[in-house]
Order: sequence, then structure tokens, then C-alpha cells
Amino acid sequence: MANTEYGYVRSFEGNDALPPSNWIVVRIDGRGFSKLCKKYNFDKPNDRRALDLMNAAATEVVRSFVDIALAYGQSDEYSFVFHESTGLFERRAAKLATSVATAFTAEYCMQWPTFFPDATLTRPYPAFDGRCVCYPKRRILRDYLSWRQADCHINNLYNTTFWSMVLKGGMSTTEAELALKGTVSSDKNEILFSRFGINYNGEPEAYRKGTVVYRSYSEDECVKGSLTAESIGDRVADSASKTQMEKDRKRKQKAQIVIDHPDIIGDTFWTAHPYILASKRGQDYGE
Ligand SMILES: Nc1nc2c(ncn2[C@@H]2O[C@H](COP(=O)(O)OP(=O)(O)OP(=O)(O)O)[C@@H](O)[C@H]2O)c(=O)[nH]1
Ligand SMILES: [Mg+2]
Ligand SMILES: [Mg+2]
Repeated sequence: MANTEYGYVRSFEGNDALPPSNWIVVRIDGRGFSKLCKKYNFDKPNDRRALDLMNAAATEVVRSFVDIALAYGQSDEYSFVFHESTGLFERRAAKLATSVATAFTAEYCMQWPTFFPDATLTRPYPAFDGRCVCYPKRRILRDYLSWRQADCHINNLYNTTFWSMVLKGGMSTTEAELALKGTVSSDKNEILFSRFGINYNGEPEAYRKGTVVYRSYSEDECVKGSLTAESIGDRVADSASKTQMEKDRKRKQKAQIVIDHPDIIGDTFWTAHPYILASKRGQDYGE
């Protein structure tokens, strides 16, 4: 087939393989969710059902791609971190981004009735775009995740204050917007506390910090994992390594998937779960 007179068109297809030894983040984001939230009357500023649905869809995506080390989500977005050593789809960007975005979209739509039993989905159905970004160092990947969590905090503090002023304080949206112009975090904390009796730090962590999805292993399993080749996609020629890779895949498939809302800007979470970003042979974590 390749030698037919039409075969040459193949050369028009670009090679979009991402560079090796980079962490690959696939970030998906809901298309036109400002409209969708209005259409289905999502609670403001946070709708627990919508958040739980996002997390349920993300959990299934993490389950089905064993090379995802961790996922972080907030609002209508989720970042899926593929291990730096992944060889999945030969690291082709379009294949990675579309596979994750479509898997997420399918899960979101299929699980919708569980979380919104009284609201039937109608067109346009929820859909998510996806993009890949490479981070060549663990430290930069950590900064990326910190950036998303800081964004979650800033938006949530603003939205919580804004909607308290509108829904509880009887202000118009224009008045609230104007009143919040130029305010800093401490001003918003003060408004929430003095006018509405809300201690922002007492708000649910899921809203303030977003959600982290990762595999959890027993301590014994962690030690085993860190001593062995982590990557399923790594092309190791000898059969001993292949057996090891197969064992590793099984270990990951059996692992419990945890949904939590920890701080991921500081070191505590990462120190407690060193295996999440461990290198293949578990030697150079902390770089
Ligand atoms: N009411 C409500 N709105 C939410 C919730 N979660 C996300 N949103 C809204 O979803 C929107 C997400 O913003 P964006 O992703 O920047 O914008 P978008 O409308 O999805 O547009 P594109 O992503 O560019 O297609 C914002 O308007 C959020 O306020 C929620 O729990 N409740
Ligand atoms: Mg969006
Ligand atoms: Mg968004």
C-alpha cells in the first residue's frame, strides 16, 4: 500500500512525538462551561455534584492509563501527569491529548446521570479539549502544579466572596464586581468574615485546594516499586525487564486510586508520597 501512487501523502503528516525524559502534562478543559453551568443551573460558586462528576471521570482516566503518575483538577479542568519515562503512543502529542480528552468526555457524559439524576443531558453535550505540555524537570512540573493550585485558590476566594455579596448580600453582580475591584486576599477574607460570618479557611478543601487523584500503594509495595523499572512504555529488550514491566503494570492496575484535596505547593504531600514522581529506578527524586 505504501508504494502506491498515493503513498506520498503520508509525508504530509508531521511527527509530533514529544521529547524523551520530559514529564508530559495533558490538560483537558471543558468547552464553553460558563454556558453549560448556566444551562444546568450549577450551584454558585461551586456545585458539589459537578465537582464529584469531574473527579469520577478523572479517576477512570487515571485507572485506564497506567503511566499517569497523578492528576490535578479544579473548575472545569484536569491536568494528567504522564511519567517522564512513558512510551505510550510513542509520546505522540495529538494521540495523547485526544485519547485523554475523549476518554474524559465519554466518562463525564456516561456518568452524568449518576450525579445529575434529574437533569437529562441535551445537545450540545459536554466536551473537553486537550493539550500536551512538556516539563523537562521535576521542579518545573511541581511549579506547574503549584500554579494550577494557586489559580484554584485565587478564583475560589474571589468567587466565594462575589457570590456571597450577590446571593446573601443582595448586591447586583455589577455592584459586587465593582466593590471587589482592586481588593487583595486579606480584604476578601475580611468581607467574608465580617459581613457573612464565613471563615474562608473553614470552606471545604475540595473548593479551596482542588483535587488530586493518584495511586496508593502499601509501604511494602512502594519499596518494591522504587527498586524496579517503573515504566510500562519503556522499551527494555531483555525478558527479565519485560517480566518486571508486566509485574509493574499489574501492581499499578491493582493499586487503590485515591481522591484527595491536599496542598501540593508545599513539600509535605510529596515527601509523604515519594513514589509518585520517583524516577524509573527511584534514585534521583528531589532533583
Ligand atoms: N456555577 C458554577 N460554575 C462553575 C463551576 N465549575 C466551573 N464553573 C464555571 O466554568 C467556567 C470555566 O471557565 P473557562 O474554562 O475559563 O471558560 P469556558 O466557558 O469553559 O470557555 P472555554 O474553556 O474557553 O471553552 C467558569 O465560568 C466557571 O465559573 C461550578 O461548580 N459552579
Ligand atoms: Mg472551559
Ligand atoms: Mg477552565
